[in-house]
Amino acid sequence: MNLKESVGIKAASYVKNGMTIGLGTGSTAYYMIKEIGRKVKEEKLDIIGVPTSATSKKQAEEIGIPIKSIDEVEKVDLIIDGADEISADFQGIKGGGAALLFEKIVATYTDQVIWIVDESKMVDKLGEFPLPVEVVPYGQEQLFRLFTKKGYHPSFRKEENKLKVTDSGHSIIDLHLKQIADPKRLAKELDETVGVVEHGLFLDMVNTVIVGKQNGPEIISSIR
Ligand SMILES: O=C(CO)[C@H](O)[C@H](O)COP(=O)(O)O
Repeated sequence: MNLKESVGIKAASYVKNGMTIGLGTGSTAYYMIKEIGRKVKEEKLDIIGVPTSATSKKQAEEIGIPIKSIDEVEKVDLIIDGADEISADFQGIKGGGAALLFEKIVATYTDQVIWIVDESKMVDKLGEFPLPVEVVPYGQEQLFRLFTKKGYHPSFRKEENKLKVTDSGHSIIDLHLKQIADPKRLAKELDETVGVVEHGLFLDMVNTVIVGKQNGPEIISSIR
């Protein structure tokens, strides 16, 4: 079993009958959704899933997890999601799979947030992983120039040589920052930049991190 699979399966053990569960996106979340699907089928686990992307929605539907959209539920009890980097003080970069907007919206209306990662994602400071910024297509070249002037080394996310289009029809500009000295200051700056829809800094959000290690998953809980 690989590390992503082991944390995906471990995280699914937090899912209890009657819960509404945010279903994250990515290659690690894939294993969590798969395991929840198995439990729904074999153990008659009774839950509602709230997918954070078209990909997770499709997977959940195919394996028989009952789903609702974020607007159809009162709130979400627990979201289990992957992450691209987690710093020593448990701040995160997400959006490597381009689902950051829906992931952040669902996490915002969720009681408990679990991130599942393999140990390579645990870092001292954020920034080695390019920071995804979701932008409105109108004016995106201007934003690109602005980020270049600021020394943020932007690149447009591409897929098969075309600009990547997110589930909500936006583009992604990745900022190659190497190290983010002050994530809160940068988050505020991006929040205030016209044309930016959302960014991949997920700050003060996670409650539990499950880290995949060779000798088994390590659970870091009660983070906040
Ligand atoms: O934020 C995400 C998608 O937008 C993913 O959770 C993140 O990119 C981690 O993905 P993976 O588990 O495939 O490494």
